[in-house]
Amino acid sequence: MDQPHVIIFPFPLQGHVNSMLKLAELLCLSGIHVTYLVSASIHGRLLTHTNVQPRFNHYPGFSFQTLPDGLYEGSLHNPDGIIQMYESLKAIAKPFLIDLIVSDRLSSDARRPVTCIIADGILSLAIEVGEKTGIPVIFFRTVSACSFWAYFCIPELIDAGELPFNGDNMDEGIANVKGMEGFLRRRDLPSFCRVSNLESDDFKIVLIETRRTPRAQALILNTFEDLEGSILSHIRSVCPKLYTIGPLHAQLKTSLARKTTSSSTSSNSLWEEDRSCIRWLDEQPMKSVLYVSFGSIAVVTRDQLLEFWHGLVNSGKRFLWVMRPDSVAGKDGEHHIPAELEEGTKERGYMVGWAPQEEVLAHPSIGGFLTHTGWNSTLESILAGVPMICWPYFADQQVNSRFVGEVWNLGVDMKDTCDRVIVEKMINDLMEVRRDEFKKSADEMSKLAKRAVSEGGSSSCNLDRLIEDIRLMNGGGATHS
Ligand SMILES: O=c1ccn([C@@H]2O[C@H](COP(=O)(O)OP(=O)(O)O[C@H]3O[C@H](CO)[C@@H](O)[C@H](O)[C@H]3O)[C@@H](O)[C@H]2O)c(=O)[nH]1
Ligand SMILES: C[C@H]1CC[C@@H]2C(C(=O)O)=CO[C@@H](O)[C@@H]21
Repeated sequence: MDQPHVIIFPFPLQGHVNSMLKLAELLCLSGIHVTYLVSASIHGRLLTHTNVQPRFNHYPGFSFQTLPDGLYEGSLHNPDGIIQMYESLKAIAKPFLIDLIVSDRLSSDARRPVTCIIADGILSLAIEVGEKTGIPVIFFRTVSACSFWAYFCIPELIDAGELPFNGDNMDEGIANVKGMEGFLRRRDLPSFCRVSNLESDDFKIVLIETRRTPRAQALILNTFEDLEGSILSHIRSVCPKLYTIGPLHAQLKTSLARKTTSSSTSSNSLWEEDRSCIRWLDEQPMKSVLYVSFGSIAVVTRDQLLEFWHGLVNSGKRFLWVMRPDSVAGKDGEHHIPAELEEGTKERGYMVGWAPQEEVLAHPSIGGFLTHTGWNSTLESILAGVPMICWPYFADQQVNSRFVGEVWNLGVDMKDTCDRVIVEKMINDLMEVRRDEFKKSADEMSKLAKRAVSEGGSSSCNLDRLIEDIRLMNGGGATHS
């Protein structure tokens, strides 16, 4: 009964739900009570496609809480979708969350009233909920430190006249993101910066949400000091209470191994995982397969699909490709697939609608990852020591891919191109020509990631510190208004 009680509130998207549910499980492992707030549709998909139910049954202090109906359910890869999502969150989630806390519906004989809110760092509405209810708010921004910092510096870019820019010279250097001088170009800024009008709503939303971060009591990032230390020191100048606790998927594995006998995986997939690809991988030679996945939001045009497909087949390498059912724009099933692509895929390829990605990346047959550099995918690749070909789609991904290619030397960045000849060349560079060079840096970074989450490592100590600080929060007592 004396355990703290935390509400965890992710932005309703796979990449956010995934890492925040991992944090929820880590807090549960230390005895903290957790209410995890999601839409009914995400809750339903988790129940259908994962083992969350039996997994969380081990933690009597855990419960899901669903939001009322009416949240925007459409796609989020366009400005309109993002704007609609924010409007619906403000209209529905904010009053619901205030009422949930003020009415004290979540407490029981076994659970205290809410003592802390851990909200997605892109949901600053939680600050207002905290102000109304007196409950302290911690932000968890689920993107990289480098992309967070690039977002945060947007006002400085505007003041210095570096934003807005027209699309003519995308290789022009950017001078006003501290710590990234010398390698950051226009094309590497978060995709929201590619606007000619600074009044555009999606640009303003991410800018405002990011600049509100210091209003939270603390900030959690899913990263580790050895990976992003130099950028983290800049972030600490505006958010001094910063917990770097990643890679979270590795942290959770380590904690589960230490504290339980469970060996089950912690899948948080919103799609059905097709495990047949693991059997296919079992039959392939070591490090011979390129894994291809663009995460949960990215959509490719039919032309882009064909460029990737030709590049993959022409490279002569084996590939495992995740093609979500909704990932090709305007797909109507009637388009003709060239015979050479069908043939090349039959010989050396395998396609699934959704894969058990963490397990795929850890498979000995995987030698490279063609990725959109969503932050979870990037961290999963880093932990597994798998070099990357980056094809960033939107948001933070443009910054992540620059760091993968230019700062960490973990692969190549092919942003803003989609041409079969380039795809083929990048694959050959990654899997053959520069393979040893990339493998060496990938192995080194993987070791550092594992060290960060092991006992005494920076992320492990920071997680302990976060848990201690949550224990010191007694809630504020609701200011019933
Ligand atoms: O077949 C698949 C494909 C993906 N995944 C998982 O899905 C997650 C995808 O997350 P991420 O790589 O971060 O990509 P998005 O789903 O695109 O994530 C969104 O959220 C991230 C975190 O905020 C941002 O970094 C991204 O830019 C944003 O698009 C990862 O954990 C993958 O392991 C699977 O399990 N199976
Ligand atoms: C839909 C996008 C708005 C911003 C979010 C984000 C972030 O910066 O936190 C990254 O990509 C998307 O998941 C979100």
